[in-house]
Amino acid sequence: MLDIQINDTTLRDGEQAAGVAFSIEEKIEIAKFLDRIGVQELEVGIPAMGGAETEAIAAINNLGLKAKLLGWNRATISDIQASIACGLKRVHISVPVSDVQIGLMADGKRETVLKRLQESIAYALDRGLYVSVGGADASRADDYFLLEVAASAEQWGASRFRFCDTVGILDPFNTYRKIKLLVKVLLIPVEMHTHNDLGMATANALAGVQAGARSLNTTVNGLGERAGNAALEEVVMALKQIHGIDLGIETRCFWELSQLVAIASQNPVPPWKAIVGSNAFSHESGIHAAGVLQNPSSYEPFNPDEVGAKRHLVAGKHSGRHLVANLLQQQGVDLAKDKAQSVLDAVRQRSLQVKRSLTSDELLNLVQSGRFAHAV
Ligand SMILES: CC(=O)SCCNC(=O)CCNC(=O)[C@H](O)C(C)(C)COP(=O)(O)OP(=O)(O)OC[C@H]1O[C@@H](n2cnc3c(N)ncnc32)[C@H](O)[C@@H]1OP(=O)(O)O
Ligand SMILES: O=C(O)CCC(=O)C(=O)O
Repeated sequence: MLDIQINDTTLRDGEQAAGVAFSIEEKIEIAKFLDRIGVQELEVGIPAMGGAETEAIAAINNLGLKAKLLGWNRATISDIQASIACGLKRVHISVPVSDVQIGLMADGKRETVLKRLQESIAYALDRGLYVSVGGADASRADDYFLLEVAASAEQWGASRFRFCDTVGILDPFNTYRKIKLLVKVLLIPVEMHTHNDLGMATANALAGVQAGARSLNTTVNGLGERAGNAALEEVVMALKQIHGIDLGIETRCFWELSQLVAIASQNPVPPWKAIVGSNAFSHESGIHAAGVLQNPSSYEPFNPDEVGAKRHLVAGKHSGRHLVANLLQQQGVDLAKDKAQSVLDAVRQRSLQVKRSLTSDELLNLVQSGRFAHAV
């Protein structure tokens, strides 16, 4: 098996989503859940924020979790001191690497970036910390400067380099090319941090793996800045389904985990969300449902059990006779063959009126009130 791991950042980049503020208890509960299902590393927050954030990080650090815990830092000594004060043994140090960000955060000087990075890595290493370095906005950086930062970080003692597609502008093809270059130059592992602004976060994370990246920064439900990050559940299931790579994470808990984060973040999961959306294993259309009734694999990529989800068959505007008959049969009603089309017409009409699929009670009432069927 390839040595690939997840470094989940729900508690850092996930919480940076506008409007999200986890309580200390919620942060602890999410950290425990991620640890319990076997996520190997957690980016638990930003110690430099102080207050409740440091309290939560210190509390998570005291839980004695199996997962490695990482704090996010700017390239400043005071940020690293804040991480140490939380008891963390691993620090992630971020530096801007694109000219647009260097202009805003480092006086427009690449030398300033390198100088701050060298000083903060040295400070952290002197205190016995594991150091990961992040190239913020790496996807828009000059390729040569990016390589210089990454190679310097390695030379100065960093143990991993994070490639950030900070504003989510890459596609899998150029991601692959950029990561291949980095992997060629570095001995330390490369981590992918991909944003979903163009809907490519998961695909780009996987392209990174193809090119040799060995760590993946994800968030539950894809929560995160703007359009979010690569979703933990998508990355893990895609690696498993497409590449046969099992990261040893208990995927049967994904649905429950997704609900936990949806509630804590007050960001409901869209029904169409891959893996954990309520429609991810729902079938209403006649042809699909008829297929699934005979063989679920006809219209499902894998069994919903694998991610702790349930299959739902519902009657609605697009349903057909096989599905409606099956749903009624489950309620003890045998649909007469010569009435099937009229029932279907009634289902469509009702579904159009209520603009959704029908509940099983609604379906039953419709049939019974219309005398389309007789009980078995
Ligand atoms: C791409 C990312 O996701 S990066 C992570 C972003 N996350 C967050 O911003 C959430 C947490 N942030 C915070 O709580 C606050 O912004 C703090 C505590 C970090 C800093 O707060 P403030 O001191 O009020 O500064 P503010 O947020 O307005 O500005 C950021 C400062 O950090 C500096 N900075 C930003 N990135 C870096 C870096 N990688 N290395 C060094 N300095 C940096 C900026 O230049 C600016 O410095 P200035 O005050 O000298 O102009
Ligand atoms: O870790 C870093 O360097 C920056 C991470 C980040 O959140 C981003 O670039 O989007």
